[in-house]
Amino acid sequence: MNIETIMRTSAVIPVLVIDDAAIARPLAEALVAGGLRVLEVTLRTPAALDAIREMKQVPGAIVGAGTVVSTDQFEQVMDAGGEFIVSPGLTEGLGRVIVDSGVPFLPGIATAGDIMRGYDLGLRYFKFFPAETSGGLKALKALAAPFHEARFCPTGGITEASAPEWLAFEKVLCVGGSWVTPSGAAMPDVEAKARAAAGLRA
Ligand SMILES: O=C(O)C(=O)C[C@H](O)[C@H](O)COP(=O)(O)O
Repeated sequence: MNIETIMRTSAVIPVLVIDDAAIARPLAEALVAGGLRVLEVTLRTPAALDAIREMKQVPGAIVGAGTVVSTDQFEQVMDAGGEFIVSPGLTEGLGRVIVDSGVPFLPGIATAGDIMRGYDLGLRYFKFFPAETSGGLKALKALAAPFHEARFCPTGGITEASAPEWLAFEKVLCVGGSWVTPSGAAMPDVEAKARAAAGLRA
């Protein structure tokens, strides 16, 4: 599976911060049942790698890691069975290691220089991060104009209310966000939010 296929799988990639690996499997089941199959587990918590292992057991789930900022973390995610990598930014060193591995990679960009660094590495798919505070949709449209092959997953500050506007831009293949899994939400609520999110792209 390549990163374009992953980005086109669902309109929304839920960005997950998991404190307890015991909830990972039921959470993934709720998200997949609601129609969101692509799951980004951020490496922000000690439970994240175990959460990836748990979520991989759920049929239909495509489980990757977010917040990957070092080659050590990349290797840990590979050991845990992660299927794609999301980073908040793009460095040549880490980018080269991931590109050479062939693992689907979605690095963060916020400037033309970032995108050019990605082009140098052969990348064409990027996370626009942090989307709202980097100037929002207006900024992304201006930034995307010189890079006709680039496609994006805006993330950061996007809500259920603002997502449709982002998704209407043809260079946006999906959006990322944490709104689908508010902390403490019951699983039926997560499933309902996932279903609403999955239906955002016409
Ligand atoms: O951890 C990372 O690597 C990140 O990239 C951060 C997340 O993408 C944002 O935290 C999205 O969160 P919301 O703005 O709450 O939707």
